[in-house]
Amino acid sequence: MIQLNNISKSFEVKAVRIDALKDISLSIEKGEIFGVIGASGAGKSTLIRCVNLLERPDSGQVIIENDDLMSLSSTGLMLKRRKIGMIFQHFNLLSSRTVYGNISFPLELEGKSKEFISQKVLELLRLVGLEDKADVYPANLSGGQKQRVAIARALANDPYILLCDEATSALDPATTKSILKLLKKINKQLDLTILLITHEMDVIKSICDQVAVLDHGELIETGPVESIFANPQETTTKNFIQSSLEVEIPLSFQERLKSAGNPLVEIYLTSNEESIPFIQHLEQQYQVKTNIITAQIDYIGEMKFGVILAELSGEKENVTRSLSFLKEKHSQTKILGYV
Ligand SMILES: Nc1ncnc2c1ncn2[C@@H]1O[C@H](COP(=O)(O)OP(=O)(O)OP(=O)(O)O)[C@@H](O)[C@H]1O
Repeated sequence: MIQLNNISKSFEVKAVRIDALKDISLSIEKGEIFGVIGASGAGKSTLIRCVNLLERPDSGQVIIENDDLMSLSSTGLMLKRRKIGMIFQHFNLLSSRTVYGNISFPLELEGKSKEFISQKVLELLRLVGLEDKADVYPANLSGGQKQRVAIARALANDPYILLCDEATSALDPATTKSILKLLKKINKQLDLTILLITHEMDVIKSICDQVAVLDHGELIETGPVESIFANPQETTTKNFIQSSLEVEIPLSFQERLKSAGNPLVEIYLTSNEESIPFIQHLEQQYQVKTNIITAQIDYIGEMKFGVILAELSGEKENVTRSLSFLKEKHSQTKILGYV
């Protein structure tokens, strides 16, 4: 339903050309939550802004519900844009209007009747859980509440798609969770397609069906979230996955770290391969004992991934062989120090 074909976009700043997007092609199906992840400057904002032509690609096609947006007249594009909702990191609410006034605004622009507007706004307020805030001004709302208003406003014209530009980046972790939960609810309840951009793998992990990884304007990897987590191909993708898993060396171990001794290893498990059985393998094959210090294991659907921090002990030569085995099986195994 959304098709980006060979999109390229560059900017010129003081005679220096920046290729923000290089030949990007993406296909997003109806009802999907599609996440685009990338580091700062990767081209995420430019990409999402190309979907509603807030930014006009230099070349390529943006096809939404069978219309090629670049070939629409300005009236055609205006009508199409009404069906593309968008929310932003900093909410972009109208401070001089109440919650009701913000949500009703796009409907007023469309010339809807007062009765229609009042019924629709009430329905949207219920959907986002703000029935009691209709008369409040944005200045008196929390960040999470402001984003709920922005979501309700973006849904006022029953869009085909909701674009989310770092929608949770300005929110604390608990509020982020509640907004992501709301987006998932809306996606299910309205069968609404959502395209979001983020720099946080946790966002992708929590609600996305599909993910695309952008790096320096290039699309380096894309696919169902489970498959990408199970089998990431690119280093950038692996780093994003690792960043969503955090284990810290406990203080007592940090104080004991030295330059030789039993290695303290960090083992990333990012695939469906056996995970815990490696402990048994190290014991049986190399007579090396694995003392798990700390671990974080997570799931996407049935797929397990995580990180284990463990101390390996045994004959020096055997420990070295067991480390080679671990590195071969789990390429991102790292020695953090010795205890
Ligand atoms: N209007 C503009 N004029 C000049 N350069 C721009 C413009 N918009 C984006 N760029 C450049 O294009 C590249 C991609 O920027 P973009 O904002 O799309 O990245 P991003 O992944 O969204 O980054 P961030 O997470 O920091 O917002 C960057 O090098 C940026 O400096």
